[in-house]
Amino acid sequence: MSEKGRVLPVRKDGAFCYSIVLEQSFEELAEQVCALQVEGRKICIVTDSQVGPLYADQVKKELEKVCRRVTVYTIPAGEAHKTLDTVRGVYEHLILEHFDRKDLLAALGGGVVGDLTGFTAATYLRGIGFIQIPTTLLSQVDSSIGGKTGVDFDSYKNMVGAFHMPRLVYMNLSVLKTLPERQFASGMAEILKHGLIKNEGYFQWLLDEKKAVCGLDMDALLTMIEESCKVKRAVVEEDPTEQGDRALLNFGHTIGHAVEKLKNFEFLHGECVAIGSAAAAYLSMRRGMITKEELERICEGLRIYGLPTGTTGLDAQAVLKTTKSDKKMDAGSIKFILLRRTGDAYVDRTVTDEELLDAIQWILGEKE
Ligand SMILES: NC(=O)c1ccc[n+]([C@@H]2O[C@H](COP(=O)([O-])OP(=O)(O)OC[C@H]3O[C@@H](n4cnc5c(N)ncnc54)[C@H](O)[C@@H]3O)[C@@H](O)[C@H]2O)c1
Ligand SMILES: O=C(O)C(=O)C[C@@H](O)[C@H](O)[C@H](O)COP(=O)(O)O
Ligand SMILES: [Zn+2]
Repeated sequence: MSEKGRVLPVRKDGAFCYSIVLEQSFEELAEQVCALQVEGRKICIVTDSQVGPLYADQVKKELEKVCRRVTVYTIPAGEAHKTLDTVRGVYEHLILEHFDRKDLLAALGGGVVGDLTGFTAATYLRGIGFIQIPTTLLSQVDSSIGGKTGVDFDSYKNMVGAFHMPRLVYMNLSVLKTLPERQFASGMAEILKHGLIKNEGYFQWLLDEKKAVCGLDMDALLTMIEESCKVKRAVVEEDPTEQGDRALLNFGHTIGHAVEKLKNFEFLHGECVAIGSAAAAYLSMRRGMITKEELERICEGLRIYGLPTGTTGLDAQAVLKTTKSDKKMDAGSIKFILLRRTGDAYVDRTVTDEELLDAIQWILGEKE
């Protein structure tokens, strides 16, 4: 491990499952992969059309130090390609290259590549191993950890998927230097979510350190990414397959996923999570759990990081209908994540259609 790196072990059912490695280059990747005992195995790097040209060669060179053969399969970038059709292309490549059960996949990219590659690994030959090499802020703090894999189906978010744990999560923080600003902000939505659901002090730190974070100060980034990985790790260790409190990570997502679908993926995932977070905070205020001032502080926190807290051009009834078609229905009632207070979220099953509509109209600017 290099001087500046960090390793966070993740446990499942009490036993070591995989490591989350935070580094500032790809130089330690070969050593980390070697520890997985993959000598003699093939590995396919799945990447996208924007990340591949930037980082696939470096990663391939590292993996060639430890694997028998390294192939690269490139998918088109963007949420619109997180589909079964794209998975089919990866299967075809693996069959052509004679990948067997002990060979591996490596997801090099953001959450789209990570979710899709993880799902391919979960289903090819009934399941092979995969590693996550996340390159967006969002994928480093959220999607690469916890084994939720899947694809969208008819624009319904993550409708087809599986829980399949990675064997390693290796992130090189310096790749954030090439990440477009809007994508960086999208990742901040999930990071702010971590503060809102679990740690008020962390949320305040994010408000205070905005300049250092957005200036890509490496110490600030390392502190923030490590803290967020720890929040996510704690939740997924406790409840790996979302039988209970893992649903807290869905704060902002219930309405957020509906906006994402209805806007035809024109908005980024984090932008929709920000809008959904504002709606969930508004509902928490409406129920008297947080004050109006606290609601404003939360929305301001989202806005200073360049995130939206509302939108226009959608029909409130359509948002309500789509919200109820996300995966969060449970025996006819909706699982909705509310704030008891900032830094303390809970799963509520009593939110009514009237309350949902009220919050939706609020984010659509149809009421004060
Ligand atoms: N599995 C989970 O637990 C989980 C958690 C959160 C989000 N998600 C999913 O993740 C997806 C969103 O992921 P995302 O925000 O990473 O989007 P993304 O994967 O679409 O990546 C965003 C864009 O940035 C580009 N990019 C990536 N890294 C780059 C870099 N270092 N430099 C320059 N360009 C780079 C990509 O090519 C892409 O165009 C959504 O599908 C969401 O549903 C999953
Ligand atoms: O890891 C989780 O659990 C999450 O909910 C993290 C979310 O940020 C992520 O967007 C996840 O993919 C949403 O899950 P879904 O089951 O609602 O599709
Ligand atoms: Zn998310």
